[in-house]
Amino acid sequence: MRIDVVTLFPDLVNCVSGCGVTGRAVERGILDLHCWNPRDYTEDRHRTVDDRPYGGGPGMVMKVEPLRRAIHDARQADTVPPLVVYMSPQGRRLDQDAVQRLADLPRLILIAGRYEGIDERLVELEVDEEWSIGDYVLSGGELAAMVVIDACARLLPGALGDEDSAQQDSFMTGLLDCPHYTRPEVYEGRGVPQVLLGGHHAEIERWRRKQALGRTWQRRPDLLEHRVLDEADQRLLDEYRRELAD
Ligand SMILES: Cc1cccc(C(=O)NCC2(NC(=O)c3cccc4nocc34)CCCC2)c1
Repeated sequence: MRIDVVTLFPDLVNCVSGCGVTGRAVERGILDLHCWNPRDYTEDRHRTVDDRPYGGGPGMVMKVEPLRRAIHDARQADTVPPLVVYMSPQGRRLDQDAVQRLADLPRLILIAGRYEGIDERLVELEVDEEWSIGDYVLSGGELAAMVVIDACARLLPGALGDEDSAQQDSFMTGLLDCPHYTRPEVYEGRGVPQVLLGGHHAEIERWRRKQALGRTWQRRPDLLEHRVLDEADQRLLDEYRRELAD
């Protein structure tokens, strides 16, 4: 998969290719990552990428032309046609299903805004979709782009070794994760649930599923709203709720 990022801070975005799953994906050639800086596409002495907003008001707006030229070069860098995504607070909320869809594409161009945002004509002329990572104020779209890069990279074939794929599987079920424990067995008087020490795999799987269902019901009931639990899961959740009541 190829991802091109249009950003004023390529050094920030390129950090993903330096470590972890994303770093390995780039190293293995599973993910091809390139950054394009609009500042390299300015023609004035001051390399101006922003200007004052029409209508007045605080802050600055990213100019169309430098962005447009950067996107043009990004598009031309590969023959594969890209989906152009503007990471934006006005975008649809990213979730695992959306990430899976993006990760299945051969190519993405991600645009990261700065200042108060980008000139709307750029969105009209170049952007296919707008996506948001959440409802809070950020200084730029780069961290959002890096979230997309990380979440997509994990889904690319060969990116995860067996040791990493467990977490993937748990969230792929649309549930929250179960609690995790490792040595020491007792820490400040707090032990580990006995079932995890017994080595009885079926019992351990049952306990983990029950915890995932129970925690999802308690903390994120919205994730269960559109979900019909099968009989086994319903029974586990009932058991979890009964144990809470005890
Ligand atoms: C709730 C709200 C309302 C109004 C503005 C902002 C805000 O944060 N504006 C600043 C910018 N925010 C983002 O880019 C951004 C922010 C959050 C999630 C995102 N997912 O993708 C990109 C995202 C836009 C231009 C420069 C950064 C946030």
